[in-house]
Amino acid sequence: MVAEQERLRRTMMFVPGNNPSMVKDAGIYGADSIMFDLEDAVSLAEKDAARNLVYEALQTQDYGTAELVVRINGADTNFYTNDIKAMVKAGIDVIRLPKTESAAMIQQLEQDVLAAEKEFGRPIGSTHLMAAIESAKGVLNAPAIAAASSRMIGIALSAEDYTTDMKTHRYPDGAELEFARNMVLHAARAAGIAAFDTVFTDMNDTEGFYRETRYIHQLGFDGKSLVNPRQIPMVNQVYAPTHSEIDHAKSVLQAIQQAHAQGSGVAALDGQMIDRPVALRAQRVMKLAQASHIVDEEGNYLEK
Ligand SMILES: CC(=O)SCCNC(=O)CCNC(=O)[C@H](O)C(C)(C)COP(=O)(O)OP(=O)(O)OC[C@H]1O[C@@H](n2cnc3c(N)ncnc32)[C@H](O)[C@@H]1OP(=O)(O)O
Ligand SMILES: O=C([O-])CC(=O)C(=O)O
Ligand SMILES: [Mg+2]
Repeated sequence: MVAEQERLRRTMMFVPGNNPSMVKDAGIYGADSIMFDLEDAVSLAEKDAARNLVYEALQTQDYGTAELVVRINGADTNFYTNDIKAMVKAGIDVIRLPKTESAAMIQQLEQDVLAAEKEFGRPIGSTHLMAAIESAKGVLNAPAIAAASSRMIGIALSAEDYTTDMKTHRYPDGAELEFARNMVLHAARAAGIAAFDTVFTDMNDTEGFYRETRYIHQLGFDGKSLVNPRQIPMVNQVYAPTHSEIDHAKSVLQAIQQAHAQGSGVAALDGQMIDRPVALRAQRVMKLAQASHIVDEEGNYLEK
C-alpha cells in the first residue's frame, strides 16, 4: 500500500455512480484517483441504484493501484447515512464530503464513519476523508476544515457551486477563483494534506484546459478533479518534469549528498546555494519523473 503522504494525486476523475459502463471501465484510463459520484451527477430517483452499483463494482472490479474515492451525498439528505454505511462496508479508500462548510461537518462525518467501521468490522481508521469546498463559508473555514480530522487526506475547490454561491460564473482567466484557490491551497499545505483544483467542464476547449492546469500546477496544487478521461494525459503532461528539470534535480541531489558526506547541509551548484528546501524540491521532481515513466527507480532515463 502507498503511504498516504507519498501518494501522487494529479488526477481525480469523477465517474457518475449511476452509469454501469463508466463505473466498470473507470480503471482503464490511468487516473491516480477514481471518484465515484453519488451526489450531483446522480438524479434523486437513481440514488439508491447508484449506491448499489458502486458497492457491487467495489466488490468485483479490479481498479489496479488507483485510489478509490466516493463523493457521498451531504448530511442534509436522506442518502448520507446509507452512502457512508455502504461505502465503508465495501472498503472504500476515501470519502469525499461535498459542500463542506465547517470543521464540525467533518467531525460529524468522522464519527459516522467510525461507527460504520465498527459495524462492518473494517479496520478502525482505514477510511480516509476529504472535503469539497463549494461556498464562501467553506472557503473562509478552509483552514479549520483541513485540520478537522487526522483522517483527512485533502481538500478540493469546487468552482461550479462556489461561483454560484458568489453570484458570478466562471471566466476564462479564472480571476473569480483567485482568492478561493489560494485559501484552499494554503489551508491544505498548513494541515499537511493534498490540494485539488476544480473541474474544467468544456471537454472541447483543450487550450483552456492546458492553460488552467499549467496555472494551478504553478500555484502548487497536487492535482485536479476531472470529468473526462481525455483530461488525464493532459494533466500528467503538465505535471511531468522536463529533462532539464530532471537533470538539475539529479545534480542538486548529488551535490547535497556530497555535502552531507562532508558534514555540511549546504552545497554550491553552478554558483547557486543548495540546501534542504532545494533538495526537497529536487526529490519531488524525481518522484514525478518516475511516476511519469521518464526515469526508473534509480533515476536513470527510460528513453531520452
Ligand atoms: C459540477 C460537478 O459536480 S462535476 C461532477 C459530476 N459530473 C460527472 O461526474 C460527469 C462525468 N463526466 C461524464 O459523465 C462524461 O464525460 C460526459 C457526459 C461529460 C461526456 O461523455 P462522453 O460524451 O461520452 O465523453 P467521451 O466521448 O469523451 O467519452 C469517451 C469514453 O470515455 C468514457 N467516459 C467519459 N467520461 C467518463 C467518466 N467521467 N468516467 C468514466 N468513463 C468516462 C465514455 O463512456 C466513453 O467510453 P467508450 O469509448 O467505451 O464509449
Ligand atoms: O468538485 C468539483 O470540482 C465539481 C463540483 O462539485 C463543483 O464544481 O461544484
Ligand atoms: Mg458541486
